[in-house]
This record gives sequence, C-alpha cells and structure tokens, in this order.
Amino acid sequence: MFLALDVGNTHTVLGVLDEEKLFFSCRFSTDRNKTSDEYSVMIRELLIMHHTPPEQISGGIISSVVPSMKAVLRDAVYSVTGRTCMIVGPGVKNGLKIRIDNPAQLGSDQVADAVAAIAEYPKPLLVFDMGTATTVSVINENTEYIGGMIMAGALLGLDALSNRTSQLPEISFADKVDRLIGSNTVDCMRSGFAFGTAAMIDGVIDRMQKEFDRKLTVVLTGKTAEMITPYCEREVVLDKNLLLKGLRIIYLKNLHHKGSR
Ligand SMILES: Nc1ncnc2c1ncn2[C@@H]1O[C@H](COP(=O)(O)OP(=O)(O)O)[C@@H](O)[C@H]1O
Ligand SMILES: CC(C)(COP(=O)(O)O)[C@@H](O)C(=O)NCCC(=O)O
Ligand SMILES: [K+]
Repeated sequence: MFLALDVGNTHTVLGVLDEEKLFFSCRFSTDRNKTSDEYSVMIRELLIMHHTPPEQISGGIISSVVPSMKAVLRDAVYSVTGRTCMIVGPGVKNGLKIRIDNPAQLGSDQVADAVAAIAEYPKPLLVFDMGTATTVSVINENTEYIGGMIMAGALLGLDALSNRTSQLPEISFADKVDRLIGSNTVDCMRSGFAFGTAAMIDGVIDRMQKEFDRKLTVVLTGKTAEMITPYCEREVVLDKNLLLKGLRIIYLKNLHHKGSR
C-alpha cells in the first residue's frame, strides 16, 4: 500500500492505494502555514481513522502545484511512515510526451491527469481539471500532450462575484439548479454558475473538436466537475479519481526503475 498526495491551491487529496485498488481518499485544506509536524498528526489520524496502520505504507508520491508544500508533506509522510515520497517533477519519470514550449512549466496535476487519461481513454482527448483554476489539457492521437487552456475556476469566479460586488450574496449549491432563467438574484447566480460553466465546457469542446478529425474523448475531474457535469450537453466522462490513478501509474513506473524505496 502506498500514499498519494495531490496538493491543489485550495485542497489536498490524500489517497491510499495499491496496484489495483483505491482503499480510500480524503480531502483537507491546503494550508501553507501549517508545519510538517501538524500535517504528520493529521495524516496519522486519517490513516488510523481508515483502519490503515502507518507501518503498512511502503512508499508515497506527491504532486503539488504549491511549491512550498512539497517538502512539508514529504517530511510529514516520512515522520508517520518512515518512507520517502517521490515528488512528481524533475527526476521522476512520467512517460508523457510533452510538446509545449517549456515542458517543465506544466503543472504536475496536469501531468498526472494526462498520464491516467492516456492509459484509460481513447485518443485524442481533453481533460478538464476543475479546481481553483480550470485547466484544459489536450492530448492528440499520438498520445502527445500538445497544450491547453487555463481559466479561473468556477467557484473562484463565484467567490470573486460576491466579494467584488455590493449586492450579490454568497450562495450555496446544496440543491439541483433546475431553472435556466433565474427570476431572482440567487437563482440567477446559481444558473450562471451551473449552466454558464457547463456551456463554457460544451463550447470549448466544440471548438477543440474542430481541430481534430477523430472524435475527442472528454474527461472531467476535480471537485467542481462533480457539480457541473450534470449540466453539460456534450458527452463527457466524470472521473473523480483521475489524478490519483495517474499518481499510481507514475509511482509504479519509478518504483520499478529504481528498485524499492
Ligand atoms: N470548503 C471549502 N473551502 C474553501 N474553498 C472551497 C471549499 N469548497 C469549495 N471551495 C472552492 O473550491 C475551489 C477549489 O476546488 P478544489 O477542487 O478543492 O481545488 P484545488 O484542486 O485547486 O485545490 C476554490 O475555488 C474554492 O473557492
Ligand atoms: C493551473 C494551476 C494553477 C491549477 O491549479 P489547481 O486548480 O489544481 O489548484 C496549476 O496547474 C499550475 O500552477 N500550473 C502551472 C502552470 C501551467 O500549467 O502552465
Ligand atoms: K485544476
């Protein structure tokens, strides 16, 4: 069993996996002020809460788009399990053919997503990772990562909307949004979030499709994708664990390269 950590700008996802199974995953806030000691307490408790003795963890892998969190979490995992995590980035093989101006610039979350998507889905394909930012990754028929898009995440837009206006409130999304045409402030905001974001995705898919002869596969992941997928009109696949599956592939690839760690 090994640990996989996906550090996003808002949340960190921790998964415990082996070659076939995802035993559990959980999310906690990405808090840049917490120390490795604080994270080690949290990780230890999460493992125990999920009936996983830390001694059973034989290694770990971290993908982080928050640079300072890499060392903090690696140290925390080391103090809980005695194992040193691989960190997605220079020196760790990912097998992805990255054809962009500066491959080192690509976020490690997009690398892990792309590795998993290539392994599981027909090409060409698009991956929408909907977190703090929404990223679109484009993979061609030859399984090359050729580029993509970055936009503000849908929830970031909503935060900005209520923070930067005097009359728009903070809203929640406990219920399904069933009206396209809102007739009050809150319903208008809810419709804008759900249908507006879904229409953006549908529209990007249509435009991207024109660049390819073969039908694109479209995979959506990230917390926000769970909320938006039901409102999309194009054919999309929601894969909540895409990134963890990518980390599994990268972990196993490097384990076999370097011998056991
Ligand atoms: N409990 C929460 N605390 C803070 N932000 C939240 C929460 N729930 C949702 N969000 C919003 O979700 C977005 C991030 O989604 P998430 O999938 O966690 O992203 P990331 O992978 O970038 O960490 C942020 O824009 C934030 O506003
Ligand atoms: C675009 C991102 C900020 C998305 O972060 P997230 O929403 O997962 O927190 C992250 O993937 C990143 O910092 N990327 C590096 C820049 C790039 O991919 O070009
Ligand atoms: K993202």
